[in-house]
Amino acid sequence: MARIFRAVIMGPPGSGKGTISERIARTFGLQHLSSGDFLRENIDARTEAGKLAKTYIKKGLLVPDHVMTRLLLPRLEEIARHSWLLDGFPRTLAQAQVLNSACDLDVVISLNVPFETLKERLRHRWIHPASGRVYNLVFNPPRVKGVDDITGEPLIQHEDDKAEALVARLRHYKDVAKPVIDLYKSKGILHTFSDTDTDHIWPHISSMLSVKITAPTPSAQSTPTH
Ligand SMILES: Nc1ncnc2c1ncn2[C@@H]1O[C@H](COP(=O)(O)OP(=O)(O)OP(=O)(O)O)[C@@H](O)[C@H]1O
Ligand SMILES: Nc1nc2c(ncn2[C@@H]2O[C@H](COP(=O)(O)OP(=O)(O)O)[C@@H](O)[C@H]2O)c(=O)[nH]1
Repeated sequence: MARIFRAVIMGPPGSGKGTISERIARTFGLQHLSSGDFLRENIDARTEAGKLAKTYIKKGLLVPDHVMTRLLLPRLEEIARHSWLLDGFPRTLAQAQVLNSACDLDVVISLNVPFETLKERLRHRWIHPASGRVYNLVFNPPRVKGVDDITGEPLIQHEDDKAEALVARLRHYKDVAKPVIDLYKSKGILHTFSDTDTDHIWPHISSMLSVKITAPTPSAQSTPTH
């Protein structure tokens, strides 16, 4: 039986987490769980956690750790028999610690993209709010300007994707993510990829995952063969 593989992808806003997650899910069959999309589903379904989360997101704040973990951990249990990739969670050290006590991660991918590139990308980011599909007017434009390829519904731009808000968002990301990155570094599972282009980063991520996903489990490796 194929073993279960668990991965996390981290990176500042606009670093390509959504774009790369989609490629990983398609190439390696991992289930992609985006915290932002999952929150939006809960908001749309008017669940208790969704209603609570909305009050924070509206103000541009992070959703409190206990709300996030209460929401995400049961979802991870539901897909426990499947290999998965988490995008957007954990975001804080407290979330990482809770995740740590729930499961062992195989790999953490950290995307390192220069600030000027992030700014430029987010300026051109358009979203289909219902599905979370992401477009970029330069990199992957919709077939018809301003509308989603699949549903034909209008695309929107996030308020906080505007350049003025981005400096603060990025600084906040760095402060909050640093201890999480340090934790994964100390566990020896952090893989950092630095470039200005997703298409340059992707082959490196793809070959790293090809090796890791087909590798025997650490316990199997240490089992004597004779
Ligand atoms: N792990 C998390 N912890 C706390 N809040 C979260 C978490 N994940 C998502 N959120 C909340 O949901 C909102 C939307 O998340 P989402 O990841 O879609 O977009 P984002 O924060 O703009 O980042 P990015 O541009 O990197 O995708 C966030 O701004 C935040 O308020
Ligand atoms: N120009 C350019 N845009 C990209 C590249 N990779 C992703 N994008 C776009 O940049 C924006 C941010 O990417 P996204 O995957 O949403 O990043 P996330 O915020 O980390 O999830 C989106 O509009 C993407 O389509 C790239 O290599 N070059």
